[in-house]
Amino acid sequence: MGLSEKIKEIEEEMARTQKNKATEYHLGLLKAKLAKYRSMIIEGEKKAGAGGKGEGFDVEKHGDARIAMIGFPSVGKSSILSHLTETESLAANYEFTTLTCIPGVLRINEAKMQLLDLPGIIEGAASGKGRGRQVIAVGKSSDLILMVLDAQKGEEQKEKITRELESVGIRLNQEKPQIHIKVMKTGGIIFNASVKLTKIDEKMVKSIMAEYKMHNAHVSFRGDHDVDELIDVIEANRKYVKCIYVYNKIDQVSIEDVDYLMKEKYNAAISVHMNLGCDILLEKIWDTLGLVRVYTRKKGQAPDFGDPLILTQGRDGITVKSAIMQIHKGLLKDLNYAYIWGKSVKHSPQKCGLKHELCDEDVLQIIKKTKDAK
Ligand SMILES: Nc1nc2c(ncn2[C@@H]2O[C@H](COP(=O)(O)OP(=O)(O)OP(=O)(O)O)[C@@H](O)[C@H]2O)c(=O)[nH]1
Ligand SMILES: [K+]
Ligand SMILES: [Mg+2]
Repeated sequence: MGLSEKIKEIEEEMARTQKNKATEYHLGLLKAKLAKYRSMIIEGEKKAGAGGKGEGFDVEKHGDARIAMIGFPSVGKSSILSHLTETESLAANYEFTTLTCIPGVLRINEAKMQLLDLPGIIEGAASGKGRGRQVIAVGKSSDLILMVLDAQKGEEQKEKITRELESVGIRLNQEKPQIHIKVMKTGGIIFNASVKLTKIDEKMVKSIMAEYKMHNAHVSFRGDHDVDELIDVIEANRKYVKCIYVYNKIDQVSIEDVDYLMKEKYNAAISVHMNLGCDILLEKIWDTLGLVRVYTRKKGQAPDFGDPLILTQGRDGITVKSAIMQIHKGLLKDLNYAYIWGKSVKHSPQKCGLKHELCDEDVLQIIKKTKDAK
């Protein structure tokens, strides 16, 4: 039996199995098996080179962030690109008008982002239908996915595309689970949790670990996570990507429907044809990406408000260090302290060190160790 048949068999068994206390452990194990087979398929393809050149569309990353538009055919992705950027992408009322990846430059505040128009995807995209795999690979490489949906069929489309993305390890708007696994040589599974767990217990954790043939490890939960999240951490190849659900063509639905759609934090409701909701969409993109503008100034001069540094969230947040790294790595060793004006400080200006966290629109002045002769 091939991997895809095995996957199908497990999916069918899961669908047949009623969810209750008695079947909980069995279902958990089925989930782990499913995840293992899916990873084997992805790995196999990588090795066979099936992904190879097909990974993405050979469009280089540019700008301060990469945003990919993913959706069914004819939901209006190309129309959005042409509307929001200076790039024109052909839009037409037949499916699969767009056959490749078309980049445009989206300007929000002073940032330049790369907005990617992509071919439409359909159910089965993840397992190779159409250009699905390539499209999904671009999604994986992005800082933000705009899942473009037809407002009239939004929920159905959203569910299908989410499932496709999930099946290849993309997690939308989720935080990485706070589960730590340290593999040991001996000692069995040592389990601890710093919070009360309501969705999983020690027995389940141990059986999932056994399914993965991990018999000696420290497993610690620092959040109330479930089986799926444990599997995600074990698989260790998940990609956590932000997503905004863009419901286009709201000119074709009722105002009540639009109001309802707009309630969700990650939703945007727009009509390209009637130029509705696009400003709100741009605001949401900005907020979701969490970019920070930092204006630099030189001693005795006004800050340069035209050309800020655009900083993206790194592991340690956005700090004076990240700002200096972006100007010039070499400056790090010369830094005495930085003067900061803005929301991140109590008094402006304030002397700050490298670890100080910056806010959007702060002003920064670098004071070097030795006095500049100039
Ligand atoms: N009513 C309405 N139609 C729209 C809107 N935006 C786009 N369309 C129409 O929807 C059709 C498909 O638009 P495209 O931009 O080609 O859609 P796409 O998602 O790029 O399609 P593919 O490239 O084939 O996947 C075109 O006929 C557009 O004119 C809108 O806001 N309202
Ligand atoms: K189209
Ligand atoms: Mg298109």
